[in-house]
Amino acid sequence: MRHTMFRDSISMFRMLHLHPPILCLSKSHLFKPPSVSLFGTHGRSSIRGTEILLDHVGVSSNRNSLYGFRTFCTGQDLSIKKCVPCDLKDLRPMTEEVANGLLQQVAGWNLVNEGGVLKLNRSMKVKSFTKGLELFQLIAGVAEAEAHHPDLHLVEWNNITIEIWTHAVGGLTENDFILATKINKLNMHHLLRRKVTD
Ligand SMILES: C[C@H](O)[C@H](O)[C@H]1CNC2=NC(N)=NC(=O)C2=N1
Repeated sequence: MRHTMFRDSISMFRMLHLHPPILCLSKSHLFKPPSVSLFGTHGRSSIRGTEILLDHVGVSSNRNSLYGFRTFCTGQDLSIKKCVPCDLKDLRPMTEEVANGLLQQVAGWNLVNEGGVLKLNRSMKVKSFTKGLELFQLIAGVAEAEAHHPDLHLVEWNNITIEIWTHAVGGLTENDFILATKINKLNMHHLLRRKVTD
């Protein structure tokens, strides 16, 4: 008898009546798929099904955390992701190595280690004090939409520093990179001081 072969992973998902995931899946999605249950009638997870999903989304293996995929995913466009709630029990801070990898995706941001707590920060000069407050308003819109909030500093009238980290875990999670990406996408050029060479 001829076996049906999956031409690619998309065909495989279709055969299994699954929607191929386009976003990084959170654990809750994995354990409660919307279209089909990968689990038995008693709610036990099918390792095979979970493996398929994990494999498809290209989940990083962070052996230090129980659910590494909650904390970060790689190879995905951060700007189309949403922050997950920070109070989840399985949320873990990422390692410095992973953070350095993700840093490539957020231009202008630096990685800092403050007393063992990894944070992201970005500094910029604004045209005036009030333009600085305008920028804060723009950032506040993104932060509220994501329910993830940066520390905002405006010092000496026109120096802004944005600091992001996940307080709940005492370090960085993918949420911080998602927020940084979305802040970078804000139209803020009219608020920023042109680069001057002193
Ligand atoms: C319940 C809610 O998700 C948390 O209190 C959020 C709010 N915003 C947050 N923002 C940041 N940057 N870190 C957090 O840990 C955090 N926690």
